[in-house]
Amino acid sequence: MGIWILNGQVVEPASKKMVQKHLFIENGLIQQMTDATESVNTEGHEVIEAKGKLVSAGFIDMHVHLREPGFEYKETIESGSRSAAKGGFTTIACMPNTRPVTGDVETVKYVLDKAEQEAIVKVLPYASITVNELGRELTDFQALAEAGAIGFTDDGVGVQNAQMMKDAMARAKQLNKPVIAHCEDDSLVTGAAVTEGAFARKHGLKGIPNESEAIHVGRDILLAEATGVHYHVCHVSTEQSVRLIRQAKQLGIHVTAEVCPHHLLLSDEDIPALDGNWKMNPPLRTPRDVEAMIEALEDGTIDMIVTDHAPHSEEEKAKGMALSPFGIVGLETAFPLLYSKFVTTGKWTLAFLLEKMTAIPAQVFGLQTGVLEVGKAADITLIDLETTKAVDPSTFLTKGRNTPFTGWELKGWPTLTMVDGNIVWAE
Ligand SMILES: NC(=O)N[C@@H](CC(=O)O)C(=O)O
Ligand SMILES: [Zn+2]
Repeated sequence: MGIWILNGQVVEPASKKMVQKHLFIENGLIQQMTDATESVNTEGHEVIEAKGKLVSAGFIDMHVHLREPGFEYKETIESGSRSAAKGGFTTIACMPNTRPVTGDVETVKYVLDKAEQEAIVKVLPYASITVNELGRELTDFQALAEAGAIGFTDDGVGVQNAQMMKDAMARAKQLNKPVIAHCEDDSLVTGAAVTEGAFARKHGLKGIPNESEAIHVGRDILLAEATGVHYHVCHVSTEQSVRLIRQAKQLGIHVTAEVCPHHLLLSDEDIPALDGNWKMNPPLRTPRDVEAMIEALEDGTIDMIVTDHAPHSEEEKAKGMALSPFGIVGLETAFPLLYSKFVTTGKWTLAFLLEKMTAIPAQVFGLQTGVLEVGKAADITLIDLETTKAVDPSTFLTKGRNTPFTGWELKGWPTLTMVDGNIVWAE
């Protein structure tokens, strides 16, 4: 038995126009896409009526913290994957800052086994660059790649030593794997929780300077040029980083970059109080940086959108701005936020937003998904573009409740998610 998705709105890749289509799915693949004016024989198949809904390739998020093993009270592979499905994501890449750190073959295999048994979306693990993310000794890249790691990152911390980063890039290049960098120079970060800017001044707080991110971006671009590796910059947040990435791309250096919804939508001036739900790393920057993020995404300097979904417990986040851990959840609000704030306002086309969350991440990381095309895996998301609903953390499937977007009235809520032709989540 196959599945017919009837009368959905599909954005055509070539024309970028919305067209009404019927999709037929069988054996995990998209078998047919026909114009909705044509009549189709659905006999013997399951039918999903998608009239008025957007039918998109499932979203891809290349920066997610699933917390397992070790921090199951914050999130598990199972709960994180359910949160992803509810947010319309069908593929997520998970960060290695677990306990133990995902930096040995056994832990990579553990993550993959757990994902196989319990995840309802596709989970792609990254492995750490250094043992325990301590920056002292490289991990065994070849063994980790053979075990299934899709790239290398010490996300959560920057690799402080330039020679260590250069060696990592040289090894990754040999294996044809990317290095994904959390850019942060510890000598410029002094225990601060917010950016240097208006909020820090108002509260008499030390700030995290923009250079602490950009100095690593600059260093790593030079190292990527020297080694030829694919270098991907995590959660870009500063005007200076954008400037460096733009120049590197012009020079033909193999650099790609990602930005998070919160860095496109919020600045330090929006932070209402010393509240842990507004604390993440990198921090919310100045309005000028936010403008630079939007412009960089628009001109292609930044390639894709990721959530940096970083769940923490309510107890941890209740410790406030100074003492709570960095991070906010993101999987269940990403699309509605960006659709409501950039597409319904006419600033972006729907096609533009979708490609930053589907086709481009797939292309950059060589994934066989991210497009609605006959013959491709049926990783599909249906979205209601009309109904307005407020962000309500009590309805989240993630274990995290740590979001600054509570109460935001948004449109663009996913209603059904399919992975390899199986309905994994529906409203
Ligand atoms: N982004 C965050 O604020 N926190 C992340 C780490 C990271 O992505 O740097 C986390 O693991 O909690
Ligand atoms: Zn990070």
